[in-house]
Amino acid sequence: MNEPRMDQIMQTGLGFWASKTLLSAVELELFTELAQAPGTLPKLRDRLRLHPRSAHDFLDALVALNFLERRDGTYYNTPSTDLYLDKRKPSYIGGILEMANNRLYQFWSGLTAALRTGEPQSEILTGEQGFFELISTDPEKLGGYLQAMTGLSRGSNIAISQRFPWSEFKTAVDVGTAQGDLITQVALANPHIAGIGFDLPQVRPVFEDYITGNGLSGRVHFLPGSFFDSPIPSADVVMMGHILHDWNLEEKKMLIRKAYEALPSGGALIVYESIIDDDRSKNVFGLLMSLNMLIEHPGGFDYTGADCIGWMKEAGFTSTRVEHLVGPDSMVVGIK
Ligand SMILES: C[S@@+](CC[C@H](N)C(=O)[O-])C[C@H]1O[C@@H](n2cnc3c(N)ncnc32)[C@H](O)[C@@H]1O
Repeated sequence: MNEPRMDQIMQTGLGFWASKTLLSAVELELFTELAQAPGTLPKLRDRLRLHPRSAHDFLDALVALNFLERRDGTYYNTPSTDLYLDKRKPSYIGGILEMANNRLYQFWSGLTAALRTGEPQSEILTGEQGFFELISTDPEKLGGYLQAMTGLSRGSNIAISQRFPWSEFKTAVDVGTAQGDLITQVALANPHIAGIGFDLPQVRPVFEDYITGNGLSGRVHFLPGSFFDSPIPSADVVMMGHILHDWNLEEKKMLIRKAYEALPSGGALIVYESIIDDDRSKNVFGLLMSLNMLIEHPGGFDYTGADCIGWMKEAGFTSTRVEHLVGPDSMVVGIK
């Protein structure tokens, strides 16, 4: 039997202190500033316009949290914050943290209400439109959201581009492509693949900028549409990253059915996100992501590999497998 301990209870219970400290550092663009030039406390106070009262505590807390280094009174980024949180580098993943800071941090304060009512606590609570329609009417919010998705998905996108047997296939469609990082990574790592990014029409300019920036405009194209109103475009491989968890069970099954219809015999469906372990006891991120779906969307929830395999078999897929990608993410592959 484990000895009773209070440290983990306190660490998690007050975990929002550390979380908000990092989110504010991203909001203040501290890591971008330090990538330009390391700085002392008085210099950083000026550069970031911080009140003197707690600037010292703020910076040293980030040192203690291992997000900054301090040598002889000068603050530096760590190798990780320099690579991933400097806005001027293409490796920047802070978009997801910006989104967490601007939206999720406040919405999660409604978790208890959501658990009691089953109702989302996002913009949907006050607005008339669903989340995707809402962000689609605000180009700035939409651009930020799509970039945030790239930050969340980049590691798994690269893993899929390298580990899936792409030599057996010629074409791929990325359903709900957002900025298009998954189809971009697949096309960059596999020059024989031609690809389509499928998403709502408003996403086109953000997608096309990204594809052009990656030199892929000859091989990767955008197809506008809603997967509720139109069929999924046909291709040898259909990919869905962070799509199924947004929707309720009937909608999930409908999307898998449409993917099945879009594939030739022998074609593959790749579903990926933070797939929960079958025992529902280990993938903390996946389980919390499912609570995040409660906060965000009316019917969304995350699911186990076994759940997804069950839905794929029901749709007609013959062979299925779950493969770990990176961190909390896995992909479920179904072959028609
Ligand atoms: C959670 S994001 C996932 C983005 C990306 N696949 C990834 O994993 O990073 C969901 C995406 O689905 C798109 N989407 C939402 N509703 C859609 C619909 N009805 N038809 C097509 N795409 C839709 C959104 O615009 C957004 O790009």
